[in-house]
Amino acid sequence: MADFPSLGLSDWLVKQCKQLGINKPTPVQENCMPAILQGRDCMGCAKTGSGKTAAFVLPVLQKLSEDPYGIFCLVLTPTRELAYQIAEQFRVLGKPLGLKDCIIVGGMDMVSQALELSNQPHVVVATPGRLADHIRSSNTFSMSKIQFLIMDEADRLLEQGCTDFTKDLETIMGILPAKRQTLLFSATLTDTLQELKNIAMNQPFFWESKSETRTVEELDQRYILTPEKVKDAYLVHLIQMFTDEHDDWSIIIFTNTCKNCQILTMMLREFNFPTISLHSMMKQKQRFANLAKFKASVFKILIATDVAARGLDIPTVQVVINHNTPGLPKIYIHRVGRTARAGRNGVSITLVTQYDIHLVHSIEEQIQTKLKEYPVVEKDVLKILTQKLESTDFDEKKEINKRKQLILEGKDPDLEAKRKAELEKIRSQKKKFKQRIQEDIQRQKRGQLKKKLMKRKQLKKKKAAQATV
Ligand SMILES: Nc1ncnc2c1ncn2[C@@H]1O[C@H](COP(=O)(O)OP(=O)(O)OP(=O)(O)O)[C@@H](O)[C@H]1O
Repeated sequence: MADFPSLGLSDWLVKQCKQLGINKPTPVQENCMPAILQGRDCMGCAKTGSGKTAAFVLPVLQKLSEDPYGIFCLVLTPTRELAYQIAEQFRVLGKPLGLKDCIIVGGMDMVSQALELSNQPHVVVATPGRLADHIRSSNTFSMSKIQFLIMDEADRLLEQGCTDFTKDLETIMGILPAKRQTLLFSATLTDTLQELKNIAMNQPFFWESKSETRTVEELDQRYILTPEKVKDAYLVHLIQMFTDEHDDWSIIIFTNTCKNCQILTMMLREFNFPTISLHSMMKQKQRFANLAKFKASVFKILIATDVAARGLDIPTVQVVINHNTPGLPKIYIHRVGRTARAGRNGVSITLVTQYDIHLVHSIEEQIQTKLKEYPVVEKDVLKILTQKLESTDFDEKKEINKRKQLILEGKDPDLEAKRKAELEKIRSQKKKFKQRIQEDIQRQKRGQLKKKLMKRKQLKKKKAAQATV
C-alpha cells in the first residue's frame, strides 16, 4: 500500500496530515491524488466517510504552495454547513501556508462576504446560489485566474431536485477560465456521470471504489416495521434504549420536512431527551449554533432534514435513525453515511411503515445489502404509547404547530380551516353526485337487462305456444 510521500505529496503536507492522525492514504486518496498532482481533471466516487475531502484538499494545497496567485481554487458544495466544514479542512491542513479562505453561503451578511472576495482569498468555498448573487451584483472580484474548480457532492449540485442549482451554476461557469483543473467528488456519482463528464472536459481521470455494496461494511443496517400511527412510540423507545445503554453516543434522526423536525424536537424534549434540530426554515446563525452544540455533544440528539444528509463529518455519531424511509436509495446512502465513518462502527435504523415496503426493496437493490430487522420488545413500545404520548396531549400540540406553520406562511389559520371545510364539502358533494350518476347508470342497465329478459321469456312462450299448436 502506498504512503503519502510516494504519491508525490510534499513533506510539509505529510507532516500536517500526521498531526491530524492521517497517516496512510485511503484508497480514494491513493488513486486520485497522483492524477490531480499531474494536472488532470478527476472524478472520484467513493463511499461515505472514506476521505474524499482530503483527496482534493491536499493536492490543491500542494499546487497552491508552488504558485499562489489570485483566487486559486473555487469549491462548490450544496449546503452551507458543508461549506464551513470544507473550509476548515483547507484551513487546518494549509496552516503553514497562511492560507486565506473565504466562505460564501446564503443566510450570512453579503457585504462582508463581498469585502472578503475582493481581498483575493486563495480558496473560496461557496454554495452556488450566493456566489451567483455576488457575481451578478458586483465586479469587485475576479475568478479568471482560477486553477481549480471543485464540485463536492457533485451529483447533488447537478440534480434538479427541490433546490435547483442549474441557473446559478451557469452564471458561475460563465466567469471561470476554460483552462482549469476540474475535480468532482461524491459517494453517488454514477447516475449523473454524463453531465459531469461535460463539466470535466479534459478526459478526466475517473476512479470509483470497487465494491459489491454501496454502504460501508462497518455499518449495521436495520429496519423496524411499524404502523404509521405509532411510529413515534418506536422512535422514543429506540432513543430511550440507546441513551440508557451508551452515554457517549450521539444520534441523528432524519425526517422528511422542516415541520416534522420541529414537532419531533418538541416531542423528544417532552421526554427530556437532549434534542436539537437543523433544517432550512431556521435562521442560518441558529443552524450553525445548533450544529456546533451537537458536535460538541452538548446535545446528543440532532433531528434534521436532508439538509444534513450529505457530507457532515461528526465522529461521535453512532446511530442514524430514518424517521421516514427515504424515497430515493441515494438519499438513504448519504443519510446513513453520517455514521460508521473513517473505519468506525455505526448503526442505522429505518422506520418502515405499511406504505414504505417498496422503498426498502429499491434501497436494498441499490446498496446490494439486505437490511436486517431490529429486535424490539413490543410491550415496552406499548407502554410508551399508553403512558406518555397520550398524557402529553400530543395531538393538541400538533394542531398548535400546524396553526403556527400557517401563520409563518402568511396564512390565516381560521380562514384556512374554513377553506378546507368548504373544499371538503365540495369534494363530498362531487362524490355524492358521481355516486348518483353511477347508480342511475346501474339502474338503467338493470332496466335494459330486465327488458331483454322479458322479451326473451315472451319469445320462448310464443315458441312454446306455436309448438303445441
Ligand atoms: N487517510 C486518512 N486516514 C484516516 N482518517 C482520514 C483519512 N483521510 C480522511 N480522514 C478522516 O476521515 C473522515 C471522513 O472524511 P471525509 O469527510 O472527507 O469523508 P467523505 O468521503 O467526504 O464522506 P462523505 O461522502 O460523507 O462526504 C474525516 O474525519 C477525515 O479527517
